[in-house]
Amino acid sequence: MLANQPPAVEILTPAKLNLFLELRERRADGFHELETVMVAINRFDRVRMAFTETDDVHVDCHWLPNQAVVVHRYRGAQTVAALPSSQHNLVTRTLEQFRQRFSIAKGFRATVAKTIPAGAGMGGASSDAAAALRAAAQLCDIAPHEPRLLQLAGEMGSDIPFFFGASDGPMTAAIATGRGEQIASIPVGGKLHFVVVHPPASVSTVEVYRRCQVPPEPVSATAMLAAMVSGRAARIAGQLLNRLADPSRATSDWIDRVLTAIRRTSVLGYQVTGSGSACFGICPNAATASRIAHQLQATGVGIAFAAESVQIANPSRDLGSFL
Ligand SMILES: C[C@@](CO)(OP(=O)(O)O)[C@H](O)COP(=O)(O)OP(=O)(O)OC[C@H]1O[C@@H](n2ccc(N)nc2=O)[C@H](O)[C@@H]1O
Ligand SMILES: Nc1ncnc2c1ncn2[C@@H]1O[C@H](COP(=O)(O)OP(=O)(O)O)[C@@H](O)[C@H]1O
Repeated sequence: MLANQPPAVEILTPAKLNLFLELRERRADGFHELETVMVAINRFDRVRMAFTETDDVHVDCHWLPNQAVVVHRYRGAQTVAALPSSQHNLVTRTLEQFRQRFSIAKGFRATVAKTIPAGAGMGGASSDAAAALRAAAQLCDIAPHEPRLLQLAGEMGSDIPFFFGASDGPMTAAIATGRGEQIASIPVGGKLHFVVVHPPASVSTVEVYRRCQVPPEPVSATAMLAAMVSGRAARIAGQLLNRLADPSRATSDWIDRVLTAIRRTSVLGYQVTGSGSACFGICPNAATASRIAHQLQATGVGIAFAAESVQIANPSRDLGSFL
């Protein structure tokens, strides 16, 4: 970095899979009380940010070339999956709120280089917003576990606190309650291996929640938590649940095609992640996940890749990046 260049912060921020998601009740504010177990996986967006002398926030959000090529080829020659412009980007809205909340006079310029599929239930927008908050805190010398930061994270999106990280150390997985903004880290008993398939269709989270039904007797996350602590993939496979899977499948017939293809493989278990459209299978090891990813890529139901659990470095210890 040149001597007179303003400081810049670069953070790699992961995607997530929901291994368990149960709805407990519909709230008066229109949100749903839920219990969900989320795990971070090694599919990253890269957020790079610096101050500007202007009085505004500008965000450039684009696909990393390899991901853009894959999306382009998959959707034919016409389009590449659209990403929101700066004014409609969750990163912009989050940074604008940050400047107001902490009375920051300077502006921010951020570039978001993406590989996390959008509208896939993998938390891409939430992850980018969490990384931008962490970068802004570092640029402004604000302690990362400052309570107002986590408060702002939860206000900007139910999944953002998960990606913002736990204040008591690195985290791989968490149980999230409330809207999803109350998180508690889970001590996972080992690395987890997955195959993820993202069809050429994105799903609206709002639409899926609009269609969802709270069950009369919600399932408890207790057995999934015990399975996660054991770290045994076969045990976790037996506890996979997503109460949003049915409403998600109703919004796009691509999801049933993906689930049918995954069902025909030797994964230990499989499910839709979040509100969809991506689905995942849990595998016993990395080699099996890689083999099944190639098998699924050949079926033409979507972009298939192997993934494994990763740590979200906690903001108080590592504000820098995964680099
Ligand atoms: C479904 C999940 C599962 O992890 O993730 P994605 O599939 O989006 O990745 C999350 O609940 C999505 O979290 P997030 O995308 O941050 O949701 P928000 O922006 O807070 O809310 C978007 C909309 O989803 C609905 N919503 C969200 C969370 C919740 N507990 N109940 C809801 O009903 C509401 O209609 C809300 O207006
Ligand atoms: N930084 C961002 N990256 C991707 N999508 C974004 C971003 N900011 C806003 N969006 C909008 O949020 C929607 C949901 O994005 P994302 O969170 O990645 O999907 P999901 O909620 O299914 O996990 C996208 O379809 C897009 O319209």
